[in-house]
Amino acid sequence: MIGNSIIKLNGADIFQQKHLVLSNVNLHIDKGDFVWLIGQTGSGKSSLLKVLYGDINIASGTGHACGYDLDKIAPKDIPFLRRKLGIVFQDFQLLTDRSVEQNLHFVMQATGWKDKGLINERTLDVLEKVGLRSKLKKMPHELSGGEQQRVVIARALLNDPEIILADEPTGNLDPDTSEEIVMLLKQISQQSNTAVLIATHDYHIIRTFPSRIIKCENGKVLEDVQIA
Ligand SMILES: Nc1ncnc2c1ncn2[C@@H]1O[C@H](COP(=O)(O)OP(=O)(O)OP(=O)(O)O)[C@@H](O)[C@H]1O
Repeated sequence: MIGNSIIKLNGADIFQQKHLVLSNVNLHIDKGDFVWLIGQTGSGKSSLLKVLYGDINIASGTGHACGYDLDKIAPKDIPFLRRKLGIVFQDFQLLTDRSVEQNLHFVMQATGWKDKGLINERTLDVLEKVGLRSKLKKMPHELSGGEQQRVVIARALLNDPEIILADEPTGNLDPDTSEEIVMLLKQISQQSNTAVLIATHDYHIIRTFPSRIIKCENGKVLEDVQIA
């Protein structure tokens, strides 16, 4: 990380296969920033997020995320980059045959946590942050959609990420629950100084939580746009 900078792209070209999706992308996100990412279907929001979590490479230009060089990152380093990112998607992607606790432990074991006491402590800690400490032993199907999304956020917090990347995190939720989820992400950004980048089509929620907006449009990323 350079100073407060968590994400920095300079002149980055982003391809999906042979198709240039976004060109000459310049983007910076600092510690604790709360940023909306908008743009029509197919404009490149998910592609941009994929670059940030090392799923696709940038073809030219430079990029840094959480101290890693995105233009030169070695495949063996990608799991380490991902530990510094909390990833939250629209479809909750919890393991449906495991309890809340087991879902969290699964990720911790996969990311190198060994000490049982610390694992249990951290599990309760992140569930407390999302208001679900009492749901430790529940199975995903015993939770509402909003609660499942909170578990996903808890899971994203396990390794104390520098930034949370959320792709349509409220896409499957009703308006009130959507507001609760965004409120939670906002609190996390304020209390833990974790940056948050949320891709959404939901302008209502953006108006409810006004913040910086970046937009994918016509193959470019526009920084600091306004919505009507
Ligand atoms: N795996 C892929 N292979 C080839 N092209 C792809 C692939 N994934 C996406 N694309 C193309 O890249 C462009 C950008 O897609 P992307 O998913 O980034 O858009 P988006 O803004 O996230 O859309 P949405 O809001 O619908 O999720 C689209 O033209 C899409 O068809």
